[in-house]
Amino acid sequence: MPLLGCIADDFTGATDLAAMLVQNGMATVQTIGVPDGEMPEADAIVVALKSRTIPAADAVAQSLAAAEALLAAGATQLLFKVCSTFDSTAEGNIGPVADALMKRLGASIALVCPAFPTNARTVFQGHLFVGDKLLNESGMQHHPLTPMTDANLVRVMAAQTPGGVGLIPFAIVDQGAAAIRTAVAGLSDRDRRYAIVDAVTDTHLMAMGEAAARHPLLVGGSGIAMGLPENFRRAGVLPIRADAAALPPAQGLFAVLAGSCSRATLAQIGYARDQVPTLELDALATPDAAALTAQALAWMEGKLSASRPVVIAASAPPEQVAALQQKLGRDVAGALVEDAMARIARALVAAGVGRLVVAGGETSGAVVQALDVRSLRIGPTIDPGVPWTYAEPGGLHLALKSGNFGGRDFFLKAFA
Ligand SMILES: Nc1ncnc2c1ncn2[C@@H]1O[C@H](COP(=O)(O)OP(=O)(O)O)[C@@H](O)[C@H]1O
Ligand SMILES: O=C(O)[C@@H](O)C(=O)COP(=O)(O)O
Repeated sequence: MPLLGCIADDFTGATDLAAMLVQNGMATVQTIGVPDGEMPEADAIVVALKSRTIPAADAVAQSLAAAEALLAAGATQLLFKVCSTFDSTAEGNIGPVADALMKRLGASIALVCPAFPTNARTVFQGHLFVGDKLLNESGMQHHPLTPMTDANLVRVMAAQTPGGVGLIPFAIVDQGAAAIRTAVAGLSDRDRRYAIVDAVTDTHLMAMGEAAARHPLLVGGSGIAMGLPENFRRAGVLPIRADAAALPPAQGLFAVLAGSCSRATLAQIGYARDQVPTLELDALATPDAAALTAQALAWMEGKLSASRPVVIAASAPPEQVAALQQKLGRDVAGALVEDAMARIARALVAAGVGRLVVAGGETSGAVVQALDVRSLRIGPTIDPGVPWTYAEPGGLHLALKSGNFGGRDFFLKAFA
């Protein structure tokens, strides 16, 4: 019976969260969507949705269905996993989904925090930083689907919900769990339904987790989960788990598929270009998924290996992304590239690829759905937030890399 039930708004985010929970001692399984049959046995279950950029009403319906299944399986607390860069559109979907989950749970207030200091995401005075840059100067202002042009999370969240949004600032968070609890009660008394919580260090995340022990719902990045396993251990319902990150051995050829246009992924492609066979598809010149797939298939002939990866990327810098979007519209452009990546993934697996890295959250969603993956067992972490996973059914080893995660050498390091 799961203690913690999680709903993730994309697939890379789900593996990021699952890795965080495993590292902190909870046996965790990630399911792709709500399972048809029984929920798997685990301390925590992460239901991965592809709901970050779909219409808000669909995101709400899918998230509520996931919540029902998790509650029916016995989950005592829910966590809505959103991006550490708070990726959302003008229509949502963080606010509408959080509102619906709050209503379902009868919750009066929820903590909201995307901070993940290990990956340089910090929140100070309600403002989200990526490294030393405000969110809206971090490259995220150019994101193809969810351009983030405001770093003030109180304002961003308030624009997505009729519920009042308050702030628990650094000065309080730094005093620890009791001070946070008092501040939450104060905000709740003033009819705030969400509290954006500052966090600059893991100590802040641990205090936030402790303060939220009795909260029915939390909303945040994987960092917000860091302190939760300790609550369950303290309550005597979670035994000490030995390392739960062992996977069956991997077999087969190596490949990387990149559909993320984030700065980190562009740098990783630049690094890989000089070291391993790298194909950079040009979706602007060939705006056709079948034709892009045919190009990739012809190129990979004779190049696949089990000693170094090949990299196939559709990723492009902001000007090129904008040009394709102008030609086709934002959603059609994204869907076209995702369709191509999904087809190429199927071809790679058919050609014997057994270890596949996918860069990009939406891209990973498209690939995982195309490969009919139902659940992922979480293995060792490659770089913070990105574990190897074992896909069932099928046994493919998959690493779903959030666009902005990983060092420059990630595409080689993953296979080292
Ligand atoms: N050259 C391109 N032009 C336009 N859109 C693109 C291009 N390459 C990829 N995309 C789209 O950009 C989106 C990137 O989102 P995602 O995969 O979630 O990456 P990230 O993890 O960086 O957010 C996807 O929908 C992908 O299909
Ligand atoms: O929290 C994060 O940053 C990640 O877990 C995540 O959700 C990233 O999404 P993508 O950048 O779209 O992969």
